[in-house]
Amino acid sequence: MIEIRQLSKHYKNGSNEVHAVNDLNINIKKGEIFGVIGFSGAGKSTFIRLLNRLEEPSTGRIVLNEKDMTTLSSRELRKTRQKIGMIFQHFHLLWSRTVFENISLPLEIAKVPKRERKQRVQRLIDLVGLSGKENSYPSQLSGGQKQRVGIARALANHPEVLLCDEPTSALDPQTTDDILELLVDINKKLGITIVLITHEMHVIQKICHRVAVMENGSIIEEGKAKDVFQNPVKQTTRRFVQQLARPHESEEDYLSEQMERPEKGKIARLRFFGGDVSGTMISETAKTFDIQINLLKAHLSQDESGVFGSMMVHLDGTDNEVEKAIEYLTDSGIDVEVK
Ligand SMILES: Nc1ncnc2c1ncn2[C@@H]1O[C@H](COP(=O)(O)OP(=O)(O)OP(=O)(O)O)[C@@H](O)[C@H]1O
Repeated sequence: MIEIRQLSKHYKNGSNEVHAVNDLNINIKKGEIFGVIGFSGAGKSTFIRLLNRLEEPSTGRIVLNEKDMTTLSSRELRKTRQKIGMIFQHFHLLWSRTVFENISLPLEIAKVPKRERKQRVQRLIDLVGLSGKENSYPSQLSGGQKQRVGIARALANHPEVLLCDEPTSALDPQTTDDILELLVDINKKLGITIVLITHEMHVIQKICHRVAVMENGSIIEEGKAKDVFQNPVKQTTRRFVQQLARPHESEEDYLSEQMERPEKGKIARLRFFGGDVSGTMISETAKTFDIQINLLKAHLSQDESGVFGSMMVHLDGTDNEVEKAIEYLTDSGIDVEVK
């Protein structure tokens, strides 16, 4: 569907050359949700803007459905771009136009007749769950509703690919989940290929089939999202995987600081990164060794790729048994941090 070959973008910064994107080779399959994750400055924005030639590549090729994007004339490019929708972190809506008029804009540009335009816009409004908001202005909408307008507008010309530039970074956690669910729904209903960039592992975990981790303009790790979670090889990838356990850790740290040191045993945080590790590992460990495991606080979630999150526990037993239990848990793929 999208073949990216030896794609590079270099910027001249005075006498310096910045390699924002460096020799990327990626195949994105039709109908998949492909995520690119990286920290700030990794080159994600440059990468996604290269895909629809909002940036001109320094070298390399992007082949979309057997059409080489890099050699299209400006007329052909305008036409091909109609098949590539894009949504943005800050929505990029026109403030003087209503919801209906914002979504209608790409259809006006594509010279779709008025009657058809009206029908298509109304269908899109229903699809993204904005019925009743047709005549509202962007300033009257919540962040999530604004992004829904952005999504409807991006879908107006029946694109084959939807590019998502940090689509949920300006949204609260609940709205983020709602928008991600909408993207999955659109992917399933319309069979549209989605390419998404983000710095949030949660977004990748929630919706992406495959993921590439980007650093210094290069892909450092790539694979099925599930596999990359379970066996992160590179340090940067591990840091992203740890993000999943982070939100509650300060609460857990506070709890462990407030507690009196136990007379026997150790307080530890156990982090779960998915895979074959299940919650029953805890009771198994307690049965295998002469210890008790007392749960102090847990923030775990489970999806199809396993258990994620962390729990604070008191491993109660002799030093020797506690050490053996920690080794056993670690060997089972659980990260153990003794407090
Ligand atoms: N127009 C430009 N001119 C010069 N350097 C640029 C330009 N655009 C990006 N860069 C540089 O390219 C590198 C990659 O930037 P890019 O914005 O693609 O990263 P990013 O992963 O999207 O980061 P962020 O999430 O902070 O936007 C950075 O070092 C950046 O300073």
